[in-house]
Amino acid sequence: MENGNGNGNVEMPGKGLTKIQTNGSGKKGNEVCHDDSSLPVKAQTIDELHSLQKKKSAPTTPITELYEQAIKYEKGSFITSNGALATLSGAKTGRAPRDKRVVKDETTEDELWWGKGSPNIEMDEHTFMVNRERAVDYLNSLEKVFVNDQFLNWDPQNKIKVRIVSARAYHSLFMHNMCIRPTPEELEDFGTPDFTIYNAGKFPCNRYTHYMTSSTSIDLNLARREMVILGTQYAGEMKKGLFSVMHYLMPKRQILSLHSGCNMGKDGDVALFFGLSGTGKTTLSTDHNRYLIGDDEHCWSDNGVSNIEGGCYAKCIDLSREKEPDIWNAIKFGTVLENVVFDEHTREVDYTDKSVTENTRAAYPIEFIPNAKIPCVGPHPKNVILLACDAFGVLPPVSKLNLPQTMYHFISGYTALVAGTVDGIKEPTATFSACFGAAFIMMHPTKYAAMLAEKMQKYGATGWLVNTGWAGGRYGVGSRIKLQYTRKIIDAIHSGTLLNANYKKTEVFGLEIPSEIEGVPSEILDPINAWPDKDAYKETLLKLAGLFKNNFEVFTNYQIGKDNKLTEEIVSAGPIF
Ligand SMILES: Nc1ncnc2c1ncn2[C@@H]1O[C@H](COP(=O)(O)OP(=O)(O)OP(=O)(O)O)[C@@H](O)[C@H]1O
Ligand SMILES: O=C([O-])CC(=O)C(=O)O
Ligand SMILES: [Ca+2]
Ligand SMILES: [Mn+2]
Repeated sequence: MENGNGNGNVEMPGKGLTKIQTNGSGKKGNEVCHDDSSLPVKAQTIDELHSLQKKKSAPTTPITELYEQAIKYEKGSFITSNGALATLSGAKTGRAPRDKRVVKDETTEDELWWGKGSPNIEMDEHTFMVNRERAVDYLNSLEKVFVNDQFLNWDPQNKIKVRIVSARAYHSLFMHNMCIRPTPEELEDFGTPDFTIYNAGKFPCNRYTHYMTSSTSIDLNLARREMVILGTQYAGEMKKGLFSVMHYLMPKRQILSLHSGCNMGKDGDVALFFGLSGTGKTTLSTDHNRYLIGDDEHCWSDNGVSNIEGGCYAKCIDLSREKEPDIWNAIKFGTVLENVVFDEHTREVDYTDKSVTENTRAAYPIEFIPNAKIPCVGPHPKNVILLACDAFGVLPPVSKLNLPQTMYHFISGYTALVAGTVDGIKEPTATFSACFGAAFIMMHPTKYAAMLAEKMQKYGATGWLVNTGWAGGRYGVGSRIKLQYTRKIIDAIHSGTLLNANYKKTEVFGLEIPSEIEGVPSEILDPINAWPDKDAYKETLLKLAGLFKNNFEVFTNYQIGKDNKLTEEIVSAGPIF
């Protein structure tokens, strides 16, 4: 087993090539170098000579080696003109939530959320072991496997040690970028990992195994603290698999885990950005005027916020230097570029090309963003921004929420999926995903919601709903709100000016909308203005309200927090019609 973190490559002097005597053996005529004007080399053999080329170093960042391995052995791996490693993730270009399995045992049966709406589809311990053996046997059959020993969570008191065993250099570089990279000293003392992933990549599970419904399986065993991946090479499964683990481990310590981006202003004001895939967490938390704490996964503890990861995973579709300069510049040597299309000669990437998938991605270490805050921790959040990409085009670009409304929208987790992050979804449709990440939570959504309400109340955070989706009619009729306008809206939230603006309440959803924001045309602030057909607007608004109501039905029977008062307030904070 060779370590992807770089302790591999043991030189074997004397093997392979014919020995050539060099200087020092004393025998004249056999020396490599006859020219007395230059100093002789110290090597005795050609192999030794070669071994001198590479200085011994602590096993940390073997990026060059991973590039070489990927390019040599993994079809579809190339260096693009910006220096990034372009890779293909194979048949899967998004996660496969239907193929996720969680071992149900005596403990998890009571602790986890099972059944309707839950992302946790059960499997038994025995079947887990069958799949584990299959993955391990496959990995052992390979000439080389990659091992990453890394950390999750920048909060020093709640750091988790993870080991990732994988078959591809691409996977090793991806996780190297996405997890927190240990220092050589930390790696030296790494010890036993708290959690291990065995990623067999393309090697499938056996479809005739109990609980399996396809040849892909992503299996989580909390008791063994292990995950097995079979039949998918989409690297996001590892990233989000570990996120699920954090959604189990952290709340047990009274720490809230969040599917959110996070940044901090020069004055130390922290904002969280919640939202489902493609709603703008990465794009909006990567802000040249603010410090980036993280783009996707965070913890909120009594000490403040901390990023779970050590890297970012940005969507690349239609990426432009002008609109997203920091992400553009982060795509350089060391970055993994997934499933992008590039010019065969110049190796220049065409970010508009969706030939392979719409879910093209770049994975880079967080320090590739110039104003990243390292270590990635910050004080308690001041603003909690809920992002929705409303394909119906009826939600206002921004509204101020009271606490019950914030909880209502957090539990609802609404968006209209636009791109194909989740396997098979290509056209936009309304999606409700509890806590803006139902695919990753392990316990009932109300558990996380109660923790969020408590923290927001305790630290006085303000909630906002920002629609980064359509205006002037639904998808196909209107168009997506300009990123430039959304950025101005977010600026006004950060600066505090929006908190004191004039507001009016909308019909049905009862959202407080401002009358003006600097840099944003006032007429777009109330979505009805953008619809030429007012009846169609009202009809669509009521349709969406109905979808919200249906979705929320399952939550009305659950108590959120310590008493029923909060639950009642939350339920009545939804649309009224
Ligand atoms: N008004 C807008 N606000 C935010 N993003 C926009 C807007 N208009 C277009 N976009 C595009 O939408 C995409 C938002 O994707 P982003 O990577 O930020 O998603 P995400 O919330 O981080 O999702 P994931 O959890 O899958 O990483 C980007 O490609 C961005 O350029
Ligand atoms: O998981 C992925 O592949 C991408 C992501 O961040 C999400 O879906 O939230
Ligand atoms: Ca993201
Ligand atoms: Mn995400």
